[in-house]
Amino acid sequence: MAEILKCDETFDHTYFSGSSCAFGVFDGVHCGHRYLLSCAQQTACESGGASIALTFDIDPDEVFHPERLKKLMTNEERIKALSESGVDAVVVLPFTKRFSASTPEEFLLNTFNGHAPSYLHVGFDFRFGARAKGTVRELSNWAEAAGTEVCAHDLASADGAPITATRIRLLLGENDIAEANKLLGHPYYVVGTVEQGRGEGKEFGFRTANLKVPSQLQALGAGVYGAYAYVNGRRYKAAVSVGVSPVFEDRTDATCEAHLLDFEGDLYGKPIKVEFHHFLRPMIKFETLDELIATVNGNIAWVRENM
Ligand SMILES: Cc1cc2nc3c(=O)[nH]c(=O)nc-3n(C[C@H](O)[C@H](O)[C@H](O)COP(=O)(O)O)c2cc1C
Ligand SMILES: Nc1ncnc2c1ncn2[C@@H]1O[C@H](COP(=O)(O)OP(=O)(O)OP(=O)(O)O)[C@@H](O)[C@H]1O
Repeated sequence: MAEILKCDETFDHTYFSGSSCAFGVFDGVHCGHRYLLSCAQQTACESGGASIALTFDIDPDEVFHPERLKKLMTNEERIKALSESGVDAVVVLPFTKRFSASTPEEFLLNTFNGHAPSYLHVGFDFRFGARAKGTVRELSNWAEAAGTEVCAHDLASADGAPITATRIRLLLGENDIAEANKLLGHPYYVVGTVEQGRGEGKEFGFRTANLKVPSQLQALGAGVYGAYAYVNGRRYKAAVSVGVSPVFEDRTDATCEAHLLDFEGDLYGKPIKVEFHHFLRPMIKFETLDELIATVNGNIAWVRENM
């Protein structure tokens, strides 16, 4: 696992000298991001410097577009995934208001502080600095004097289109978990603490662990999914409903209800990770409880047999 270094007052900027940096937010740490990170590893290997994932502590959209944010990961998960991607270090820039208001030139000056990397890898459409005014052109102007080689890459593609976090968010919103997982290169998941539900699931014959997913992480469209749930390091098959149950419309907050197969015990207050694999069906507004119970039992049986 790579070192995680915060680029604050205590950070030694000489760390950048001779390095190969891949620069971006990297929400999802998807296959396109992994391609860019592997390019940084490649030039680091050739030049003998360190390979670095250079990123921000928070997603800048949390500051600029909080209302439409549907992140693929929390910031902590994103930084951890970057640290496990094969690079030598993750350098985390604090995304303060002041920092974000700086011009592209100020941004580069403050970030590298006179110790520019040997290679800087970005996608050709990469933008940075105040109002995202900095492009590969500004980077290249700065890089010449700084002695950095800017490597602006074509975006890695799948099925004829670039792999981007935006594309993956759209797929998730349309319930296409299989395609989203393919582009992510890993299963989409959410992590949360189990909260008290209404306890009705027990009466219906299937207990459910209710997870509250913050709205900014609700990228997955409403529906029923085949999933794996991880509790205390153990994996369980799970049938999971995402979204508000239309039968119980007064409940507006439950965003993820997981029935773990063959699990006995109390989950309240425990952290669980739910990894989504198959879309089974949309949410249904059932006329009767019997219909709801029969359909959910059918979903549970499918998960038991097919996962
Ligand atoms: C696999 C699964 C599928 C579900 N599908 C639906 C559905 O289509 N429509 C609906 O209104 N509720 C659906 N539910 C929600 C149940 O109605 C809910 O789990 C039940 O009310 C128990 O809630 P409680 O745990 O808060 O007591 C589903 C739940 C699970 C676990
Ligand atoms: N498919 C890809 N192939 C190569 N590089 C990529 C790809 N997608 C993004 N990048 C680059 O990776 C870095 C991080 O990108 P960024 O976090 O903006 O990801 P993104 O997937 O394009 O997100 P969004 O869709 O939200 O804009 C940037 O330098 C970006 O240009």
